[in-house]
Amino acid sequence: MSLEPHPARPSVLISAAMSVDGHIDDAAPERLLLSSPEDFDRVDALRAAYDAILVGAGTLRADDPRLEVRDEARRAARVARGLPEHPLKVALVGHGGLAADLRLWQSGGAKLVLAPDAAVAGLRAELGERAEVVGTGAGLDPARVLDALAARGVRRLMVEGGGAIQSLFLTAGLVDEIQLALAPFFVGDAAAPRFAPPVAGAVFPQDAAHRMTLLGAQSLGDLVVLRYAARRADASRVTTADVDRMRLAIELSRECPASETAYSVGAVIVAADGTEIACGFSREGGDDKVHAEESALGKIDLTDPRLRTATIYSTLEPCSVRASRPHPCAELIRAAGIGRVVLAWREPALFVADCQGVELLEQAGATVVEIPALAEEARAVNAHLVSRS
Ligand SMILES: Nc1nc(O)c(N)c(N[C@@H]2O[C@H](COP(=O)(O)O)[C@@H](O)[C@H]2O)n1
Repeated sequence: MSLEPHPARPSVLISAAMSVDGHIDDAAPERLLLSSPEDFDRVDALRAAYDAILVGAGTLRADDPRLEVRDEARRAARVARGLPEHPLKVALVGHGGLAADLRLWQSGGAKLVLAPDAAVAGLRAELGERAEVVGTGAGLDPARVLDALAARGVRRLMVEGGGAIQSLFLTAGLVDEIQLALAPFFVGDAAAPRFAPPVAGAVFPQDAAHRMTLLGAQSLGDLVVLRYAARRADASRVTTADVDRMRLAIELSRECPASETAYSVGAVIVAADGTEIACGFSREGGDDKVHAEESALGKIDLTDPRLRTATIYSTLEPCSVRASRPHPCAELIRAAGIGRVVLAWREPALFVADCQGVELLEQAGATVVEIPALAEEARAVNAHLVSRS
């Protein structure tokens, strides 16, 4: 079991052009040109500065892009910097059925297709040598996509579309910057695809209460290019939902069989969409050694892709050393891939002199958030022990 941090996820730029009525294409089969020649050149310069360019299957089929750096001097400059001529070309697809004559396959540079695990074998058979195919777990979790790219050395990712892919990364709070070219015309068709369309059950962290920061506005002929710092979901902030879930964990801690030698702790693991994955409490199920976090983690499928973006709520700081088990809870949490830990109460020096659970988790790359306002409630469940410390 390792506490190594995961390689840093790449920074993410969404680059798009839209009409003044918010469409990124029209409903006709041919590609609608929104950008001007000057703007296409700006995008080419951007491509040359990135390690990878990503599009979804819809864009691949509708626009049939090559995803190349077109300008020869820019390609030469990349090579002089020790980079491949073109950034890695990445397609995010839900299933197979990618035409063999797509221009992407005929163009230069390495290609990577990311798809749910269930589609990988079929895509490998379909694509052969045209592209490497890698699984992203049960679905298309954008955090796992970034982890897969980070593992291939990608530090800067440019997402070119389409709308569903824009929304996928934006609502996950994984976008650093948006560059949006505004084309001076209307599409005027409700059937035409729009920029970052709504996604059922997902919210954009860049809402009216959390406005993005304007980084610049550039006139390019009759277009204007807007640059915004997109708001990443702030994992270190305590939300109302965090408080509700910690209260649930405190309720669970009241279920613990009484003990004079161990704390009563409750834990809940929650997916990014708010779904509860598992919960547990100390000494659950007649095991007088099991910890709350350990019990909850023991109920999950460790291949569940939701774990990467899940939060574990524990009423007490996860333990850093154990006498009765080989792995402390801080280690089990990171081994499960959970990156956000919310706790109510730091462990006092009663059973161990200096619990290092928070430090261990942070060293391993997790975001640890405390809710001091609930510490007293979590502690009160253990009042019979704490009065001794
Ligand atoms: N986080 C947490 N949950 C529980 O349910 C607990 N009982 C504890 N206790 C702490 O875990 C460490 C020792 O574990 P062992 O008794 O050796 O298995 C120590 O830090 C206890 O205070 N923690």
